[in-house]
Amino acid sequence: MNAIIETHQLTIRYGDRAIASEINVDVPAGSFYAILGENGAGKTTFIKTILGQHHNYVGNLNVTTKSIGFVPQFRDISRDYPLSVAEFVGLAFNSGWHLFNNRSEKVAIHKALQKMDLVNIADQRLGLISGGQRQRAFVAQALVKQPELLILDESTASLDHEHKRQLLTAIVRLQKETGLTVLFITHELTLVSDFADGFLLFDAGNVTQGNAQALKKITVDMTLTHPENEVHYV
Ligand SMILES: Nc1ncnc2c1ncn2[C@@H]1O[C@H](COP(=O)(O)OP(=O)(O)OP(=O)(O)O)[C@@H](O)[C@H]1O
Repeated sequence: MNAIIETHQLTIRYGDRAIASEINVDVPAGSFYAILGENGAGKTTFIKTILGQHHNYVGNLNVTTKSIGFVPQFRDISRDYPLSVAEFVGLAFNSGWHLFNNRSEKVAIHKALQKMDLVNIADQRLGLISGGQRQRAFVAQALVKQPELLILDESTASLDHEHKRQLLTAIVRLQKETGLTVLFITHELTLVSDFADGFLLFDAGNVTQGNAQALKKITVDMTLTHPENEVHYV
C-alpha cells in the first residue's frame, strides 16, 4: 500500500538538541495509526513537522498530501462562547470572525456535521453542549474541507469511557468508508489498541513502528507491568 507519510533518517531538533533521531517510518494511506510516547517524547513536534510548522530537521520527510485536518490538544471554549456548532464548523472556511458561508461551503458544513452526528444540535451554542459533543464538533471542523489526512492530538483525553469509544468508532467508520488516513496521538493504549492498524512509538529519542498485533502485545505488557494505570507509562 502507498505511504502517505514516509521518513528516511529524519532527525527533528529544537536548536541543536535532537528531539527524535533517525526516524524511518512509513504510514500507509488509509490506515489508522496511534502515535504513542511519554510526555515530552516528541509526538507534537513530529506532527508539527508533518504540518509544515516545524522546519528544524535533517533527513527526508515525504508527506504525499497537503490536505490535512488537524484537531489540536487544547481549545478553550467557555460557556459564553457565542458561535453555534454549525458556525464553529464553518470557521474552517474563514479567517477571523467572518461568518458568511456560500452555498457549497454550507453543503460541506452539513456533511461534516452529519459525519460526526451533530445535525440535531447544529444550531446550539458550542459553549453549552456536552464535552463529548464539543469534541465531535472539533473533529467536524477539521473534516469540513474533506482532508486526506486527519490528525488528532489527545482528542479523547477529557471524555468518559463511553464517549471515548463513540468518538473513535465514528472516526474509524469514516476512515474505512472514505479512505481517510488518521493519526491519533494518545496515552490511552487499551482504548486505541482496539481501533488502530498500527503505531509509532516515541521513546527516548527513538521512534519505532509496529502493526496492530504488536500494539496489542505492548498493551498487554504495559497493563501487566503497570496495572494501576495504563495511561502514564506510554
Ligand atoms: N518551542 C520549543 N522550544 C524548545 N523545546 C521545545 C519546544 N517545544 C517543545 N520542546 C521540547 O521538545 C520535546 C518534545 O516536546 P513535544 O511537545 O513534541 O512532546 P510530546 O510527546 O508531544 O509531549 P506531550 O505528550 O506532553 O504532549 C520536549 O522535551 C519539549 O520540552
